[in-house]
Parts: sequence; structure tokens; C-alpha cells
Amino acid sequence: MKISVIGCGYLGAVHAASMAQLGHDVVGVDVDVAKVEALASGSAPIFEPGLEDLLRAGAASGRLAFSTDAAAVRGARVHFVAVGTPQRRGENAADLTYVDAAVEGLLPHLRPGDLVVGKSTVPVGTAARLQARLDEAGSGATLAWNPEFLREGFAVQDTISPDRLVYGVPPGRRGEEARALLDEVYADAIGRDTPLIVTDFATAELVKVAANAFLATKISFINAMAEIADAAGGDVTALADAIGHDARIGRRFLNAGIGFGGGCLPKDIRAFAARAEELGRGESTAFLKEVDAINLRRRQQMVDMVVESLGGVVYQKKVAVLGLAFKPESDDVRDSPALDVAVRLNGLGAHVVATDPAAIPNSLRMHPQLGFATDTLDALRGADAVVLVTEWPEYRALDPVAVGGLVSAKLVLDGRNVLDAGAWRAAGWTYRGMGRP
Ligand SMILES: NC(=O)c1ccc[n+]([C@@H]2O[C@H](COP(=O)([O-])OP(=O)(O)OC[C@H]3O[C@@H](n4cnc5c(N)ncnc54)[C@H](O)[C@@H]3O)[C@@H](O)[C@H]2O)c1
Ligand SMILES: O=c1ccn([C@@H]2O[C@H](COP(=O)(O)OP(=O)(O)O[C@H]3O[C@H](CO)[C@@H](O)[C@H](O)[C@H]3O)[C@@H](O)[C@H]2O)c(=O)[nH]1
Repeated sequence: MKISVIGCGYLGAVHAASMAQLGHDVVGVDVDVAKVEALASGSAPIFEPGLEDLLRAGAASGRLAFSTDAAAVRGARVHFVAVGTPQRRGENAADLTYVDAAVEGLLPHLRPGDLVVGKSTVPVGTAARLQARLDEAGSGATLAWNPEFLREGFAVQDTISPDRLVYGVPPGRRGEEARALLDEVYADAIGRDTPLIVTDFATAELVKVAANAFLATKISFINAMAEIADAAGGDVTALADAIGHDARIGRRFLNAGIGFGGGCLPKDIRAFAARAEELGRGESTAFLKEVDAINLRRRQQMVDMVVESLGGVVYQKKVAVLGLAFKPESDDVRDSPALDVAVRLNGLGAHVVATDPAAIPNSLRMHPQLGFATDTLDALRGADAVVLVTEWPEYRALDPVAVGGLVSAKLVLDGRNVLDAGAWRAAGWTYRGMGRP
């Protein structure tokens, strides 16, 4: 099947490369010349395990190409729209400018019977509006909504072997044809009996934001428990283990710390709440404002803990910040709690030296005022406090005895609750986690 993918950022690049790996002929289109050049030469513009291998294999097989020319989509039967839907500046709602531009850009090149498939995360109601636009323009094309659930860091695996597929399709014969084309695209996953939910546009759009709202709520729930544990002298990690054994609750996404960030969860819960308000159902998502508020205050609580641990003054103290990416195995610093903590400490006059295995270039572009060290040991040398904010495996594996000799003061603040408190204390460190004694 010939497929086009409009927008080759995190989602689109992985989707295009994975579809080629699954045997389809794929062209990826993006307006960003540098991105297209990088992708076409087999180099991934983002840190994503396995992506470069797929880009090279796709180029070698001749099944994967990239272009900045919208006309390159001609001849494709299925067109995936994977452009960004960021938060509107100064507002909570999603900015649909790029989605609208992508569809307008497709219109001159569509043939009757083509399928336009939305992959971006959008406010409910967008798909119906876009189908109306395709009809009004006389394109003869059908729209489907096929939300994406990939996690950064596992994006290739999640795309090739998704844990479920959701198709939002129009009613009647058009919907059946859309489903048949999507089944062909996803023949590999369908052949492995991947759960498939075929539904209407609104449900498909809502599934995506509901999933992210649930995940965000789970994290803020455990962070609220961490606040109580801190006040009462409990241990949130043991609490999470204990409640997580209940299969109805489950242990995953119950890791307390400085909270969630990234290009999805924060903006998606805000856009969902904004859309619910437009629909006159603001009260139904009012809890998401609390989820957001809990999440954002965790960052300041971490900063306060650093200040307090340093005796109330961080000015000119050397603080080693371990981690900048919003999570390990990623170079993404969009709404990163780790980078935010580093910036806040720097704003208080601390001499921040931040390190990260992948996210220094992206952080440097946004916050050149921070100090950076590519080598973890250089970051630690002479530090008055060590602050772990992204739980990369190399930071979890640090030997408290060995690194104890490098720092000025053996003070470690664990913003992800991943270090072995007993081992660090035994090596003479003052250890403080978030919601654990
Ligand atoms: N990143 C993820 O893990 C992930 C997972 C699931 C869903 N999503 C959703 O997927 C969408 C894309 O997210 P992302 O993280 O890949 O964003 P991104 O910002 O990394 O990529 C968006 C890309 O679209 C391109 N673009 C913008 N307008 C265009 C146009 N008119 N024609 C062609 N290209 C255009 C941009 O140049 C950019 O490369 C969002 O709606 C996001 O919520 C993302
Ligand atoms: O117990 C936990 C789990 C995660 N996080 C944080 O939550 C954020 C998001 O993590 P994760 O969900 O793994 O990252 P994303 O790659 O942004 O993936 C989310 O957002 C994507 C885009 O919508 C969806 O496709 C995925 O299903 C959804 O998990 C990160 O900052 C994590 O550090 C915690 O603080 N505690």
C-alpha cells in the first residue's frame, strides 16, 4: 500500500519509518527542510532508540522517502496527518493551525476514494469538521481518526506492535471502506489479534485524551499521596507498591517525584479541559485542573527542598543537576520538569551544572544561561548538592562511595525516588527523596 505521512516530528517520523518496515511504500512530508534532509539521509532528528535503523533500512529498500513538497503525496491511497497540536500561546486550548494547514495542503492532491487519517491528538469535534471540509471541497476522500498511543523511548516498538488499535470512522459504506483500508495498513498487527476498537469520530478522539488524562491523574494522585507521606512521615514508595498489588489499581504510573512533563500529558489535559468547557461540561474535567496544579507544584517543592537542605541559601552554591529530559531514553525537553527545576535553581542564583546523556543540545538552545557538563563526573565535581531529576539508568547506577569523593558536600536530593536511600546513607550521604523518609 502506498502511504503518505504529513508531519514528520516525533510521531510522524516513527510512523513513516515503521510503516515502511511493515512493507508499505511511504513518503513522509514535512515543512521543515532540515528535518527532511536529516530523515532522508538516515539520521534521526530526535533521540529515539531503533529509529535510525529503520530509516536506513527504509532508504535501502527504496520503500521510504521524505520530501518538503506537498505534491509528493500524489499516488498514495492513505494519508496520515501527524502534525503538531501544541497548546495555544497564553491559552489552554489546542492550536489546530497545523492540522488545518496539513489538510488544506492535501486537498489539491487527493483522489476520490483516498483516505485521510488523523493521528494527531485533537479536541473532540475536529474529525467531523475536517470530513465536512473534505466534502465541501469535493475531494471524494474519506476521513478516519486513528489516535496514536506510542511512548517516547519505546516509539518504534509501540508503533510496530501496538497494544490496541482505534479507528474512528464515518457511518455507513464510507466507514466500511475506511476500515478495510486501515486493516490493510495494519495487517501485521491485525494478524496478531491486536485488540481493535472501531467506533465513531468523537469516541476515537476522546479515547486518546481520556487515556492521557487517566495517566496524568494517576501520577498526580501518587504525588498527592507523597505530599501527605512527607507531612505524616510515611513512605510513598512502599505505599505505591502496596496499593499497586491490587490488580484493579496496578503499580505502573505510580512513581512519585517531580511529576510529569513532555509534549503530550501536560498540553493534552489542558486542551481536554478547555474543550469540555466549550461543550458546557467544564465541571466534568474540573479535576484535571487539580491534576495539573499538583503536578506543577512538585517542581517548586523540589526546589524548596534543595534550598532548605542548603541552609536556606543557594546563591553561588554549586548544584549538580542529573537529568534534563522529561523522562529517560529521550532528548525531549518540552515542558520538562527536570529542566524546569534546573532553571528555577539557576534563577535563585545557584551555580547549576546540569548533565544529561541526550538532552543537553535541546536544553542549551532554550536555556543558554545554565551551566552544562557532558560528563556526569564533571557535573558532580565540587557540588554542594546533587539533584537527580531524570532517572536515566546511569544515574540510578551511580556508586555513592565512589562519587562521594568528588563532591564538596554529600547531599543528594532524589526527585524521582529511584536511589537506594540505605546505600547512599551508609556511604555518608544525606539523602532526601520526595515522600519517603
Ligand atoms: N510525541 C509523541 O510521543 C506523541 C504520541 C502520540 C500522539 N502525539 C500527537 O501527535 C502530534 C504530533 O506530535 P509530535 O510530538 O510528533 O510533534 P512535533 O512537533 O515533533 O512534530 C510535528 C511536525 O509537523 C510538522 N508540520 C507542521 N505543519 C506542517 C504542515 N502543514 N505540513 C507538513 N508538516 C508540518 C512540523 O514541522 C513538525 O516536524 C501531536 O498532536 C501530539 O499530541 C504525539
Ligand atoms: O509513574 C510515573 C510515570 C511517568 N511519570 C512522568 O510522566 C511523564 C510522561 O511519561 P510517559 O507517559 O511515559 O511519556 P510520553 O512519551 O509523553 O507518553 C505519553 O504521552 C503520549 C503522547 O500522547 C502517549 O501516546 C503515551 O501513551 C503516554 O504515555 C514523564 O515526565 C515521566 O517522568 C511520572 O512522573 N511517574
